[in-house]
Amino acid sequence: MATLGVIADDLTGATDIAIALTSAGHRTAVVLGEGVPIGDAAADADAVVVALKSRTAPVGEAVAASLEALERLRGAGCERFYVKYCSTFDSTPEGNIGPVCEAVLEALEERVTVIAPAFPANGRTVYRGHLFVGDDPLDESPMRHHPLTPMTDSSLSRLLEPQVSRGADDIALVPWPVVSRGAGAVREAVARAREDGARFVVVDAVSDEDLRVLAAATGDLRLLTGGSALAQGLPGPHPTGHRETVLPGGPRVVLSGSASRATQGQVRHALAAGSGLHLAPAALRADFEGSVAGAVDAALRAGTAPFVVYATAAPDHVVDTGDAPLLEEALAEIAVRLVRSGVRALLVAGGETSGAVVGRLGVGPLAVGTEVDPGVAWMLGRAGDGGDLHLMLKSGNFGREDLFVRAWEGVA
Ligand SMILES: Nc1ncnc2c1ncn2[C@@H]1O[C@H](COP(=O)(O)OP(=O)(O)O)[C@@H](O)[C@H]1O
Ligand SMILES: O=C(O)[C@@H](O)C(=O)COP(=O)(O)O
Repeated sequence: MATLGVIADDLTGATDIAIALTSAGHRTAVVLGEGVPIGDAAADADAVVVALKSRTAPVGEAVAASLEALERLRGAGCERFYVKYCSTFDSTPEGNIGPVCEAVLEALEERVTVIAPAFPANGRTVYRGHLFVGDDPLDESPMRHHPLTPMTDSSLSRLLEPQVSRGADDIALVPWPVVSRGAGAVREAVARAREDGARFVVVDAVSDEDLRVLAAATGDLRLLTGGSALAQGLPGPHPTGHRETVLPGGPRVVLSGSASRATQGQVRHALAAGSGLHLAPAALRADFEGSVAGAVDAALRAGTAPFVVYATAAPDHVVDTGDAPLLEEALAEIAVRLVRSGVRALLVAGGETSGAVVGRLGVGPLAVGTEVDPGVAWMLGRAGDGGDLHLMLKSGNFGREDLFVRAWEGVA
């Protein structure tokens, strides 16, 4: 029976935290979508992650979906909860991180939680309440130009303030000098912040060790919130739940809808090692069926070098976000046809893109397999026909440059 329930605001975020929990010794199931019964997925899992597509939804919808997920997790027996958002705090002045955390906290009748997006292995650290991406403050990183959630400040308190109902009074900071003194000091600081009336306590973390301290200090909180790395400090009952992935033979297809800088490098690298096809919105509008059929045909004939179907041509490519649904629909349709043709492993790049592809594939709960880069692993689910389907769902900014080539090696 699962005891830990996670509400994740997108699909790649859900697999990211499932990897962390699995490494920490939790048998973890990822349940996909809103309203999908948790059912058997919880029976032999210690943790259940509900993957929503709520990051950029209207605030009311995101809150409603998160509360509905909370009720499902409580119904499945979960007693402790975790709201997983992006390690780059992807949100707008309206939300959705603040409103979702506040609604879940209130539904649980709890008085305080922590705000911990840091993911040091991927370069996301928090110091003096400011979020860094590698060497840059968040607002000087490529996230400044994100089409949907441009991050124009690095102060987590300032970002959160307009998102929570009581504003600045609701937010406190536990700075790194306190974290460096260990779990006791952090526990006391969080308790003090709570007595002073704050419900959301931003906690600095520049290393995995800081996050382990934070996890140890917050064992009495029923709700944690953050990126995935804090979850590495939550010990589960098993040494490790990872099931090593053995990929079937067949084409090595990458479906990339991600416009992120890391993905751009990975696409270029994979094109140099294999081949691929650019999916242009104009071509899809002119002949959707022909474009999709051509991509499927070329992918099936590509042999065992990676074949990349990609939406964005270059890092400085100007993206018209109005074309996103068309591209998502095309990539999802290509995925469905490939699986129907017998393809049993697919690598999908991009959070929104992964949500669209997996939604159309109708895949059931996902289990964590081999981790290939921090936060990126092969997942195992069941295709619509009942057969195994291996999926790697990659966050836009995760993974080294050779990921689209390396992902298939050593596990085939
Ligand atoms: N050339 C393009 N024109 C318009 N939209 C695009 C283009 N390339 C990608 N997109 C869209 O941008 C979005 C990227 O989001 P996502 O898949 O979450 O990637 P990431 O994880 O990198 O943010 C998707 O909806 C995708 O369809
Ligand atoms: O925490 C993270 O950075 C990831 O788990 C994540 O949520 C990334 O989102 P996308 O870049 O939109 O895939």
